[in-house]
Amino acid sequence: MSIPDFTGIEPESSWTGLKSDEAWPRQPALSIRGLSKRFGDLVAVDSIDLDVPVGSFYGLVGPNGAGKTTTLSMSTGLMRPDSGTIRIQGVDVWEHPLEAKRLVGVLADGVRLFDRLTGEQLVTYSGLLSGMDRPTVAVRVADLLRLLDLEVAAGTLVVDYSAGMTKKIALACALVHAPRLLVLDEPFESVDPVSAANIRDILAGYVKSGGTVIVSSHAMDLVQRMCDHVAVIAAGRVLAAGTIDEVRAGASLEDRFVELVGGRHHSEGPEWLRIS
Ligand SMILES: Nc1ncnc2c1ncn2[C@@H]1O[C@H](COP(=O)(O)OP(=O)(O)OP(=O)(O)O)[C@@H](O)[C@H]1O
Repeated sequence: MSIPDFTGIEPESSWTGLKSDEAWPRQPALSIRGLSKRFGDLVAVDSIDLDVPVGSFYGLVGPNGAGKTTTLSMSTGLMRPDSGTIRIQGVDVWEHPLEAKRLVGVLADGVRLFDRLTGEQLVTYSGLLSGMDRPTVAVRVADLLRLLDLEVAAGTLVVDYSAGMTKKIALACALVHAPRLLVLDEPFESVDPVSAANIRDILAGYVKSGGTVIVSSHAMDLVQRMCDHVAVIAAGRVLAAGTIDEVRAGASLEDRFVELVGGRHHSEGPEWLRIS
């Protein structure tokens, strides 16, 4: 599939007025230091350090409740950390939130969309909010609806979308301003296999052009095939991080994950669940 212009990285930001070198010096796409978050007595994120290189396709994996969504929410300015710093291409997310948010496209898990708009209106609204002119937004919206197989549903209210369609329209909103960094929390959940393959192509083209993707997922084989880097998080801490080959150390990522995280029960289930 050919990747349209909206995924291309502009050499100069017309709306920040900064030349590329000034706007995006060679720093990690995302740099996290000492990041922590508590909910009451629960330490959800426990002093995490992580660097995501520019141009990487970075997987974030971990068991349920590991702290992935909390980490990504704090990293994209959606949730205030208790402590720690987060920089997107050198811009401190919590000191300069507007500047940082221009650099990032976010597909958040469980965040409500303006679902009384149609899909087309919602993506258009996202594009206009990021400061693009109407004709540019219109071209990008048409491209995204076509690429994500949402053309037929373009005029349907988002509240009437299926789970997978909602995921795809939220992804379109994250992509429309061609951000430098894409942070996608479980982007393939509920998405059909054909659409998932199309999305993977779009993301691969985006990374090839210099963009950076961070994706949280429970699908180990997908992360192993799709990503070039991975971090394994459990109980709010980073257990391993690096290139896929470094982290899996000769094993499959899934086996390495189980080894690092533990928790396999090796049980065939309770007696009362046996039918005969
Ligand atoms: N708003 C909140 N209030 C209280 N506890 C929370 C809140 N958000 C998350 N938690 C808790 O923080 C921990 C980390 O949750 P988080 O959603 O970050 O995990 P996760 O790795 O994304 O999990 P999953 O893979 O199941 O989506 C969990 O124990 C969760 O119950």
